[in-house]
Amino acid sequence: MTQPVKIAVAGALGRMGQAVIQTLEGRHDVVLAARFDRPDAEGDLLVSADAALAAADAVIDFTLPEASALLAEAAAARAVHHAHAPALVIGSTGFSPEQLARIEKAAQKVVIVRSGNYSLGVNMLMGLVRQAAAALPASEWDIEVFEAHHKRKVDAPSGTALMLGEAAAEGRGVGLGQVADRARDGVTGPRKEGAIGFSVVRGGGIIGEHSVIFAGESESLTLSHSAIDRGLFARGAVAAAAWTKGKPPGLYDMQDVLGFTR
Ligand SMILES: NC(=O)C1=CN([C@@H]2O[C@H](COP(=O)(O)OP(=O)(O)OC[C@H]3O[C@@H](n4cnc5c(N)ncnc54)[C@H](OP(=O)(O)O)[C@@H]3O)[C@@H](O)[C@H]2O)C=CC1
Ligand SMILES: O=C(O)C1=N[C@H](C(=O)O)C[C@H](O)C1
Repeated sequence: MTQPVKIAVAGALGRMGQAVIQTLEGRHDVVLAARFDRPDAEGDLLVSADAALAAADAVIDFTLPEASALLAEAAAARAVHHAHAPALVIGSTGFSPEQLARIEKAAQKVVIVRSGNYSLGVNMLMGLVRQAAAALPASEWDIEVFEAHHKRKVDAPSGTALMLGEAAAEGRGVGLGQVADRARDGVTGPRKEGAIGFSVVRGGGIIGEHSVIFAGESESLTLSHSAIDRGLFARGAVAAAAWTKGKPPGLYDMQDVLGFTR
């Protein structure tokens, strides 16, 4: 019989950590091996990050950008100094370019899957957005990315909105950094041709709403995704953790896990 994949959960006291733990209940292919949170956190059954890294085949991490970057470095150090280092499935969002570079470096030593959204629907949507952006000329079609989330979310735009913006920019053959318009207030002047705009709503318990609007003069096309419960992301992350088994070190994303071609 195949052994179940042993999973440690980082940020185990958080909304997503709890959703991942719930997803693991009653499964035979994957098993909860350890849970940890901030070093000073108090909670039943919590262990240290080191103990969790030692106990798991894969760590599912929905925490904060700096915590995820440090965890990736700790896993890479384990790969160098110990025979065993687990894979990481990173779901945190709001990374700085410097933090992303540290994760990329750690992925030379360990398997890391990182995605701003582990749902099937959003990963499908990325391909549709790329295709629409490639087909609709920037001189006639303006692209706007909209997202709405619950009032406790701390980063904006969401990781998903940025992924969708990147897919749109890729479709147009440009870098998102060159065309992103992330803040509008006051007398902004007319819209710049080719810009990809972002708008953000925060309120209540909204799980996650994303739309990419292609606005022409006489018609507009909107591609949207709604998350109905956050267990959705947890199930995707657990699928990603199971997928890591036997993979060589490297940086992967949910498109790789789903076998989508780009
Ligand atoms: N990729 C995806 O599909 C999804 C991504 N997310 C992202 O996941 C992240 C977490 O979201 P959510 O669960 O709602 O947030 P929460 O704040 O509910 O949970 C995060 C947890 O991580 C803990 N934490 C903070 N620092 C550390 C550390 N150094 N080591 C271990 N644990 C730590 C927090 O503790 P404390 O509260 O004390 O700070 C908290 O318990 C966000 O970045 C969010 O955007 C969310 C949903 C889906
Ligand atoms: O913080 C959240 O809740 C979510 N964060 C992710 C993001 O930033 O895109 C994914 C999802 O939309 C929920």
